[in-house]
Amino acid sequence: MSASDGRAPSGLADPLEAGRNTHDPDGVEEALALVSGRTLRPDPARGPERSPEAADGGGHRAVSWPQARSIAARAGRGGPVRTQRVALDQAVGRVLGEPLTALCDLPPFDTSAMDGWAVAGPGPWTVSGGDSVLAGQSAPPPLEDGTAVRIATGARIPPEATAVIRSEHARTDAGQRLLHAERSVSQGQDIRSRGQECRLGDRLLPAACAVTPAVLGLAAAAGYDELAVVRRPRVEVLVLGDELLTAGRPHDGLIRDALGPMLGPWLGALGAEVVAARRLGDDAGALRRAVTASEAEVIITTGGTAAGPVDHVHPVLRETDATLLIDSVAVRPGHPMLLAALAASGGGPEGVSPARYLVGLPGNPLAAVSGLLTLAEPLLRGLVGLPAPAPYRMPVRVPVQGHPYDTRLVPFVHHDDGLTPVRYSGPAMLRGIAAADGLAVVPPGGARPGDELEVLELPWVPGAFSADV
Ligand SMILES: Nc1nc2c(c(=O)[nH]1)N[C@H]1C(S)=C(S)[C@@H](COP(=O)(O)OP(=O)(O)OC[C@H]3O[C@@H](n4cnc5c(N)ncnc54)[C@H](O)[C@@H]3O)O[C@H]1N2
Ligand code: MOO
Repeated sequence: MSASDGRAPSGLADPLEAGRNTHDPDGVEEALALVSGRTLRPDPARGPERSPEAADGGGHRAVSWPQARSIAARAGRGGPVRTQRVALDQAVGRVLGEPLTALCDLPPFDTSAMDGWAVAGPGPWTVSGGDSVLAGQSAPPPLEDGTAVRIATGARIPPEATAVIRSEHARTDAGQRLLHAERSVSQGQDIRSRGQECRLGDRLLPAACAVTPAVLGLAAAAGYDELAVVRRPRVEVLVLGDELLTAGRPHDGLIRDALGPMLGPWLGALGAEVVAARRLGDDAGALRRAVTASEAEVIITTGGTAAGPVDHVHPVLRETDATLLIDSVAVRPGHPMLLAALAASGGGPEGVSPARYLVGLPGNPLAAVSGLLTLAEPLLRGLVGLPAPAPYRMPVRVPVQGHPYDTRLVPFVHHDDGLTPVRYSGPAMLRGIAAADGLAVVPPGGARPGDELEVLELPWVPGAFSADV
């Protein structure tokens, strides 16, 4: 989606032509606010400084944003990839669990590439009195030297035919008895020979490719009724927070749950099977029971990651003997995000106990999106055996303020000459991301116009689920 061309005085896009700016509508100051008293503008020549939180040993164990992504991806790749067979019409969007191997030659027989005449030997040719050779018919009789027969595109080439002449390149004489070519005819012209595209047993695609509509078409052409695809990781979403409403307008200090409606389809687009989405309130016991009883391979929690009076995620992970693989990430927004390996449950559908993980997303909605793309996306990608996509970068059109120590993820829209950050992208806002094309990865210290930034596509942007995603 592209935003309007209206530009805010700050140089940030104003995608939805919202009301005038009040204090910090873009949330930049808020996103950077937790930088204990240091300057927000380090000397770029010195490169990123170390976070005072990381340096002082004060309980912060933040890993860098690239490290967090690779730890999450490694965790996902840790176990075996499990496959299942599904009918072709159920396979789109899944990931190939085995290489796609041709079950037949393609084309399966010598085929006419054009409507016209099949001819044998040099012309002119005597026109055969028999019927035309049509697509879908079984083997036609051999063609005698010096004769021609009408043929349709896709029909089997009669044995002994040496070429096909397009109807517009030949004429018959008045009695319709003799066929003359109006151009020179070369041996084999307009004949698609058997096996030209592939031979039985050829590897058409490797495993771990996304099944796109084109892959479905290829698989059907090559003889498949079903495909072996990777099982989707089962994911359970637990939405925490007593303040959340599931319907109606906010009132009396209560707000709508913005994450429940967003996460199910988003996780689906990332390849997960969302088996349950539940709201638990701020109840440590309910969270502990839900985590212990869940049979999902991945639990996603929202909220409760910080150290407030009702933030129960850390205590419950401690009580349930989980191992924290990541306990906060040097990224804004979303730094309190976490990834834990859970103790094994009773077993998966085949009686095997797959590894189980919990991704703790911060409650602020854009911080939750940041956690989704930083931790859940590489974890899920690893679980289905997809390699990391090659990072791609685009120039930014305007200066983007950086955090002095942490990476920033900034929603942007594409313009012909580069990326423009959108407004209303504070940690608690979804207005910016809802109008955005993706998130730009802004390194510590920020970016100047023309700097190339890594781009995180949103999974519903056309092209984001290509074969190497
Ligand atoms: N003293 C400090 N306080 C906070 C810090 C900090 O470093 N020191 N970090 C802030 C940051 S940054 C974030 S992010 C949040 C993370 O907090 P939690 O993960 O514990 O999230 P909650 O406190 O439960 O909620 C935060 C915020 O988000 C709203 N929320 C929660 N769930 C939803 C939902 N499903 N839909 C819409 N909005 C939701 C919630 O009402 C709060 O406003 O901590 C900061 N505090
Ligand atoms: O700002 Mo918090 O950065 O993670 O929402």
